[in-house]
This record gives sequence, structure tokens and C-alpha cells, in this order.
Amino acid sequence: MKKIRIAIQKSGRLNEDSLQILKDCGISIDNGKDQLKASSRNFPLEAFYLRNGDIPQYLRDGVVDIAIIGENVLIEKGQDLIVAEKLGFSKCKVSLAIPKSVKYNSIKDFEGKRIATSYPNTVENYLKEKGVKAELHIINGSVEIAPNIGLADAICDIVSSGSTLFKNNLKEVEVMLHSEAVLVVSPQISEEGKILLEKLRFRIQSVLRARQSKYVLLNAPNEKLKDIIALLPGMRSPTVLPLAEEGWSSVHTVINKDKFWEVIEELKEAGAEGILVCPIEKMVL
Ligand SMILES: Nc1ncnc2c1ncn2[C@@H]1O[C@H](COP(=O)(O)OP(=O)(O)OP(=O)(O)O)[C@@H](O)[C@H]1O
Ligand SMILES: O=P(O)(O)OC[C@H]1O[C@H](OP(=O)(O)OP(=O)(O)O)[C@H](O)[C@@H]1O
Ligand SMILES: [Mg+2]
Repeated sequence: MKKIRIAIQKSGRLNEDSLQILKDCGISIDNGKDQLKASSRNFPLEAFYLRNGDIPQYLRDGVVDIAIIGENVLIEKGQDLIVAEKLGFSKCKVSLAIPKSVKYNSIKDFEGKRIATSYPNTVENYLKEKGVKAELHIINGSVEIAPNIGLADAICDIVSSGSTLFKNNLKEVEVMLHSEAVLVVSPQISEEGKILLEKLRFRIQSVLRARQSKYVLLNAPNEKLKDIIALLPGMRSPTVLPLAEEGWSSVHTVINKDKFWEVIEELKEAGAEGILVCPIEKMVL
């Protein structure tokens, strides 16, 4: 049987989480530190370990069928490629930043300025849209140092916690885009490849849904059941089972992991006791 070929970042920010999501989908592949490719033992899949920035071209050329890359790279050099799934990890922004000491009024301040970046297309398109002309200096790493060594007046780079900007005495002044890891598809994928892609997407969706949810169990006095159930935004309706102790029930439901913290106080006030919150491995609707 044919294998679906997936590109994964060889090393860096995306590597570990990319392999983890495949693993959570029941697809084990060896982490090929020094390997270019490796096959899965339990899914018709072959992983190619490549540089994140090179992956859009490999997809276009049909060297691989699918890939996990940062959305920001796709915007920079793969706008023609199709996103099949957003994967929810490696979240970051691509932003413009200037020295802390410089006053900022508006995007017009960038007119005629020198901007250091690894994302020239993204900056160029953004500035064009705003009617601003600037001079771009393309550098591949340690972009944030550029203003301090006199190479540029401003930078455009990835911002996550903001600590790299802080360390380099810079401030974020424009957020150009938000990014996360995405599953991308080659325009050259075969019909057989598409079938495997759909199988993989089905698994990824149930893993992502499960990561967003918690299984909640709690005990409630029967007379309070109605109020408690009203507080639980569940999958469908909660399961209610009688406890050995008369007059009490056990309520089981699935709720969004962020919603849980919003309702926990209310649940307790409404009379819920012995609340258990458990992780969910897979969730198929
Ligand atoms: N600080 C960060 N926080 C969250 N996500 C990030 C951060 N830095 C980068 N990313 C995301 O991870 C991706 C890979 O970043 P990383 O620095 O590992 O590789 P790279 O240098 O961009 O690529 P290459 O594999 O070509 O060397 C980026 O394209 C971005 O989507
Ligand atoms: O806002 P922060 O949390 O500080 O993250 C942003 C930094 O993270 C990335 O660099 P990375 O650490 O991947 O190093 P690199 O420049 O070698 O890719 C990015 O290029 C920024 O410099
Ligand atoms: Mg980096």
C-alpha cells in the first residue's frame, strides 16, 4: 500500500509537538535526529525531517504530500498552499518592533526606515497595504539585535512571550499576524494520498477535540440536580447515575477545559461535591 509522505521540522520549535500529535493519533515514528526520513510502524506514513522554511517548496514540488509548518511561513512563502487543519500549538505573532526609547505614533513612522527581518514578503505586503515604503534588510536569525548594532531602525520578527524584545530594549508596535502550527497539503497529492489524509484528519480532529475538553464527575443531592445540570455545558446531556447513598446522584459530563474554571465556583455553591476532572484521550463525535 502507498504511504502518505509528511514533512516535519527536523529540529526546532515545531519538531517535538509535531511528533507528539502524530503519536496521540496512534502513529509512532522514530525521531530521526540524524535521519532524513523514517516510516511509521502502524500507519502508512513516511516522515521527512526538513527545515521549516524549505517545506513550502517541497509541498509545491510534490516531494511530500502534507506537512506540519508554522502558518507564518505559509504566509511568507506558501500563500498558494492549502491549510487542512489548524493544530493549536506553536502559537506566536509576527510583529514590527522599534527601540523602546523611540516614540511611536502610527505605521506612517516606518516611512523610509530600515527594517531587519526574516519575513520580507510579509512585511512588504503589510506596508504596501498601509501605503508605506521602507527599506528591508533580510537576515536569517538574531533579528532583534539589528537596531542595537546600527543595522536597522526597526525589526519584524516572531513574538511570543515578548522576552526577546524586552532583552533587546525593543517594543512591539504593530502585530501583523497571528500564527500557529498547521497541517498543509501539496497541490500534487494523489487520490490515494487524499484518502490517507482524510484518515489522518479524522484522528487529528478527535485528538484536538479531546485536548480542549475534560471529563467531569461530581456528586449531587437529588433535589439540586436540576440546578447543577443547568450549569454544565455538556456534549449532549449529562449521564446521571444513582449513588449507593439514597438521595444522591453521580453526574458525568464533558466540558470545555476553559469553561470548567468558569463554572466550578457555581457548581460548588449549587451543592456539587467530590468533583473530579479527568483528561480525555480521544473524542469522536
Ligand atoms: N518563540 C516562539 N513561540 C512560539 N512559536 C514560535 C516561536 N518561535 C518560532 N515559533 C514557530 O515555530 C516555527 C519554527 O521556528 P524555529 O525557530 O524552530 O525554526 P525556524 O528557524 O523558523 O525554521 P527552520 O526549520 O527553517 O530553521 C516558526 O515558523 C513559528 O511558527
Ligand atoms: O517572544 P519570545 O518568547 O522571546 O519569542 C520570540 C523569539 O523566539 C524565536 O526565536 P528562537 O528562540 O526560536 O531562536 P532562533 O532565532 O534561533 O530561531 C523568534 O525568532 C524570536 O526571536
Ligand atoms: Mg526561531
